[in-house]
Amino acid sequence: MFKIQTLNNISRIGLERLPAGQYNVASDQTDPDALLVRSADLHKIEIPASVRAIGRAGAGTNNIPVAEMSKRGVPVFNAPGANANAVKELVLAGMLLSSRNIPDALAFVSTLPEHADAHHAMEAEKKRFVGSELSGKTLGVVGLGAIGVRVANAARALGMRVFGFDPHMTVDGAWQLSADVVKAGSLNELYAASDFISFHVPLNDATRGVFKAESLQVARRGVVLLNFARDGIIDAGALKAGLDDGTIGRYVTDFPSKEQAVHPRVIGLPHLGASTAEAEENCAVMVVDQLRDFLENGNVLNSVNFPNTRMAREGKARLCIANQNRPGMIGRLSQVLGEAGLNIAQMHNASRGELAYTLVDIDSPADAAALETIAAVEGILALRVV
Ligand SMILES: NC(=O)c1ccc[n+]([C@@H]2O[C@H](COP(=O)([O-])OP(=O)(O)OC[C@H]3O[C@@H](n4cnc5c(N)ncnc54)[C@H](O)[C@@H]3O)[C@@H](O)[C@H]2O)c1
Ligand SMILES: O=C(O)CC[C@@H](O)C(=O)O
Repeated sequence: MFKIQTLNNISRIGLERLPAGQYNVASDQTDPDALLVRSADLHKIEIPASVRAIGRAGAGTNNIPVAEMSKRGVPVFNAPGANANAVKELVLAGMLLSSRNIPDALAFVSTLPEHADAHHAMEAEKKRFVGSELSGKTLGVVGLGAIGVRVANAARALGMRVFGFDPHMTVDGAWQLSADVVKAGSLNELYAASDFISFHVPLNDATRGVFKAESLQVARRGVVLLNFARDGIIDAGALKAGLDDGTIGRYVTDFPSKEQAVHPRVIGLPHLGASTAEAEENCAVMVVDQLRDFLENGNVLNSVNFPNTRMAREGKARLCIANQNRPGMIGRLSQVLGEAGLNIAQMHNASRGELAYTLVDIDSPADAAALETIAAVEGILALRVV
């Protein structure tokens, strides 16, 4: 029986893919085999030594200590693209909320009961909320992954001119991107050209403060910034300065700080990008399926720290070995298996950065002593038999 601990609400449709006879799923568990999370901050808790895998029902993994998990030989899975459409739709809503002054107009409408002649008040005051159209405006998209590509293509369909910047874009992403999207040579080129700038990058050391004080010098006056990626992508000091002096016309964000939440130029939402029934289900189904295949077969798909590794089952048992990626590991493993009298039916090894992962199907079950000897090989981070 595998024990899965859920640290957030995970879509029931996803959880139903874990058979009750084989999986015990609960928010409270002792010695769980795996954790299932959405935005729970795992940097703030001690992750039990029993944990063999972590599943993130979403895209961003900055709430998970991925580097520490790699050292423990624990894969972290996510659900790439599974909530991208939901975020794209909210970004489009964000552009419209800002361009048509919708929050201010809604606030005014809520005061109508105070007016003797509501119809007259409406017609008299509507000039305060005159907006502008998206068609013909320029959008800059920073990060052309699952969300950025969709946002760029949707903006093109609305008649916008689109600049994109992503030095690490994948070939698949490039295939999906509208050919009309202009490749910006630098962030500053994109900032200088854009009426709207939408950020779709993961939060890491390279992207923290990707819009900063110097960016204000090149940005168009009145630019609308949309941040549905993470708090921290836009430097807080630069943002405040830009909002206060009007360089930034609006800041539409899924991550408002307390100060930003009450700023008249900020449109804040409570991290709603992926909060649709469809996205929650897509993410849960994808990550649960990946977690199950790892726990039951050792296969790896869509991990952010392990290489994709898949092998059809053969033999009597499978060893799943995470090890440091250094010369001689496979040779040493084969030697130890041979000395333990274990014949290899088939084997697959893949590496990613400093970590390597090996699946070994063996023709006879391994006893406890043999497993102990294998686990003791220098450089082995984790060993499981499935
Ligand atoms: N608001 C929400 O609810 C919500 C939902 C999903 C994702 N997100 C956030 O959005 C981020 C992006 O999601 P995604 O699904 O598009 O991820 P993704 O991995 O498909 O795309 C990220 C893109 O950013 C690019 N990138 C990385 N560093 C860059 C840099 N320095 N400059 C320019 N581009 C860079 C990558 O090459 C990649 O193409 C996630 O990491 C997450 O933080 C938020
Ligand atoms: O789970 C959520 O609601 C948010 C997920 C989102 O931030 C992500 O990175 O996928």
